[in-house]
Amino acid sequence: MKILIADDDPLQRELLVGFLEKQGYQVVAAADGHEALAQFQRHPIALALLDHRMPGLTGDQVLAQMKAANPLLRAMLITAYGAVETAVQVMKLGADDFIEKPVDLKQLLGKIEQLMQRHAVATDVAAVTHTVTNTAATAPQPLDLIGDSPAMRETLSLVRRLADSPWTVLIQGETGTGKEVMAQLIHQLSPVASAPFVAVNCAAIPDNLFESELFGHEKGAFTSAERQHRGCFERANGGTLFLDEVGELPAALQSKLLRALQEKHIRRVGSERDIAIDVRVIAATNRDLRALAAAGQFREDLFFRLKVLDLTVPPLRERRADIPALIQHFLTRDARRPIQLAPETLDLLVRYDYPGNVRELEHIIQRSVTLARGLVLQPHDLPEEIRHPAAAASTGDLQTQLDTLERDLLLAALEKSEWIQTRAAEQLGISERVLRYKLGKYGLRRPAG
Ligand SMILES: Nc1ncnc2c1ncn2[C@@H]1O[C@H](COP(=O)(O)OP(=O)(O)OP(=O)(O)O)[C@@H](O)[C@H]1O
Repeated sequence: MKILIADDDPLQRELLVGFLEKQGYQVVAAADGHEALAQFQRHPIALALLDHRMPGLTGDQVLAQMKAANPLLRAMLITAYGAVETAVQVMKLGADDFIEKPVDLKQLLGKIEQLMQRHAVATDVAAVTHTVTNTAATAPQPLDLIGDSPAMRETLSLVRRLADSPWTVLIQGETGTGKEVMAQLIHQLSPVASAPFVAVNCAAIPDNLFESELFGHEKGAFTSAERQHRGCFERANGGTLFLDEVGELPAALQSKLLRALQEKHIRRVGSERDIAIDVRVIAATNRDLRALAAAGQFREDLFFRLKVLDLTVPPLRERRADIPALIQHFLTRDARRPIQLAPETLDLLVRYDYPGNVRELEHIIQRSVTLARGLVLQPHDLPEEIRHPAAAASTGDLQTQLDTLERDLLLAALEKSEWIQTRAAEQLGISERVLRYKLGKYGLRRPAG
């Protein structure tokens, strides 16, 4: 795969071509928009580096045509210094990034390496999806997955190997590490990529709707069942069902899920008829499911049935090398204006431990960008816990503090309701099942006597 450079300034063009060839890239050049399109048709292009202002067709016109022909193409615009509004506009058109003139070659190389790596992952996904869906009307969309650290490379290599088989996969990892993103990638790389991917968060379904949500119901099966409903299993038929937070499934449903997986059929609530299903199940949890099984809170046979194959997504603090690329990704994805980072800001962000992992980083960037006063993020634009991690650490990390608070609230509600669980659950506004689960989690028991 090659890099295309389109620039009408011969000096700059030659400089960029020479520089990138020296870095080992294969490069093709064009002197204007029309030639750029001709080169694009002639060569396999992974990344287009387009001057925004060219005679004839401008960079953004060329970009729009190329992206329409190949959505997997990565593109970067070269803009005039300070042309902030133009840059924002071209990013809306689908450019992944931009760089200002005069081009800083070191910065350019960093951006190119990142985009080429994203292109490699996206093409990997698309290569497989193409073979299965080459009759589909729409081109596959790239999955934005950042990660070039050794830990992520290992994870991605395992994902590629897992994807081919039909077995259930159990994805484990702390909250926000990207378990759902991995499940989507497994699906996209699998032979059933053109079939549906249905995701359901088991922690978010009210107790009384669980069975109907998973298996569906017939009209009139219960009071509010005004019409027939197809459950997640049926909707995912032929494809992949992603059961997030599987550790939260109530015991009765665990047995039904196990039966569905073993017998490969389900029955809608209120129906007498079995429906055959052919679904690959991927489950995820941020709990220690083995420990839950050992403690009798999760069916052991279901645990083993789910973890035929398993994948652990490493926490972000164990792959800090990915942090700069993730930041860049979130900045360019959400930017309404082109924001950059002061070196000290990046330094603080790379050092922080992220108990909430990639999701926390994503929120920190969104928040800081919204509140930032200038176009360069300074340390004072970052939240307190990142600027002064030692102060936050002295009272425990965010998760520990939240756990302590939750435990105290549970204890207070239980004492107030004289340890009658129904009453305590009602007072806390949670179901009894969730209350029992939390009592187990914090080892809370009614005091003897
Ligand atoms: N490698 C990655 N590249 C880009 N974005 C990522 C990556 N990993 C995670 N994200 C983003 O981080 C957020 C959290 O990811 P995701 O929902 O997959 O995590 P999770 O482990 O399933 O979380 P939870 O345990 O809370 O269910 C999402 O917005 C996702 O797009």
